[in-house]
Amino acid sequence: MSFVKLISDDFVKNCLEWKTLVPVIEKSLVDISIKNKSTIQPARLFMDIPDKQGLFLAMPSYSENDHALACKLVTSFPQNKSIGIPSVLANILLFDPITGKIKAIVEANRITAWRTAAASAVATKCMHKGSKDILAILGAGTQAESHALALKEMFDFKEVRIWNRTRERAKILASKLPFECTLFESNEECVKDADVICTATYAKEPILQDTWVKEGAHINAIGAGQNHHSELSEALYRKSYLVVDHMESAEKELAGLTQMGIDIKGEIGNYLNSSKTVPEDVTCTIFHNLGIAIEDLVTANFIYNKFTKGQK
Ligand SMILES: NC(=O)C1=CN([C@@H]2O[C@H](COP(=O)(O)OP(=O)(O)OC[C@H]3O[C@@H](n4cnc5c(N)ncnc54)[C@H](OP(=O)(O)O)[C@@H]3O)[C@@H](O)[C@H]2O)C=CC1
Ligand SMILES: O=C(O)C1=NCCCC1
Repeated sequence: MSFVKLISDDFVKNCLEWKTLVPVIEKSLVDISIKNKSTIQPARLFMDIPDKQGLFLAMPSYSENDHALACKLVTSFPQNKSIGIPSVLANILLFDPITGKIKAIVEANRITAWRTAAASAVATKCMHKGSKDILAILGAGTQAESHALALKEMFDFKEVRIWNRTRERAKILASKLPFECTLFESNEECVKDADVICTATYAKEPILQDTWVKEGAHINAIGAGQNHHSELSEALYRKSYLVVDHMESAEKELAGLTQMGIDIKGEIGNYLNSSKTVPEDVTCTIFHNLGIAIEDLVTANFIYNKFTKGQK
């Protein structure tokens, strides 16, 4: 008799390191941009739970190259933080791609935090050719932490700045990070002269205005409340060169932007494999990091292989 393997976040913790994860995520972003049947990822199911401001997402994907079939089920309940539970809770179900039989459930809170930050790191490397001295993070939750860690590790910023709505939480994040950070009272001051900015909040109104951002800066927009494009001002979108992780998902989840006439230039995978290039004269670049299923599949598959190897 065979049982479904349960792989805990603690096991995941011991497997993940940026230098191995980042290339795995980079490859998955390229694979998904090549539209053929060997990698399949439909736009995800995105269900609002209105009275709780919650979300329930189902994210299936298939990769022939990785010999993997997966579905992440993830919820996002911003009020959880007040009762000491993470806002974003995720599990990835892995299936045998030949028979469809379930083989593992991988706890994926950490995977979600890390694969998202790895994608932002990959996009930053690809889209931003300028200096990388100052990193500004808006937000101080789980995603803010993983983004600070990944981007500092990848680019060795001289200064890492944090602004958060609740300063106390920014202090807590700064005390957890293994490098010095500068805390800011004002989001405007925090992003001034920053080379790279990450927005990782549930803000429903813009927390980043076009006039605050220096020319040539790169922005990773991560926040995904019930409206995905609420962290950045409309004017900032209008003056920037906007790239996403997955066009089909963006057509649904960023419909508000396209309805305003804001053009999405392409998928990051197109730029990673040089089938497209970011023009040199752009004012700012934005990577809209929606978060995609194929990133979860490759990460969970990587963890699963380590887990089963350890059992032999
Ligand atoms: N793109 C992707 O793949 C993923 C995106 N996400 C999204 O990233 C965002 C952060 O998630 P996560 O870090 O896990 O969540 P956390 O709950 O850990 O952190 C939430 C952060 O958002 C801030 N915040 C909440 N409401 C507001 C507001 N109205 N204005 C300004 N700041 C606010 C909080 O500040 P305070 O401390 O003051 O409460 C805190 O800094 C969410 O939108 C989530 O949906 C998450 C996972 C994957
Ligand atoms: O990709 C994910 O995982 C998520 N995306 C947006 C909302 C929370 C989880």
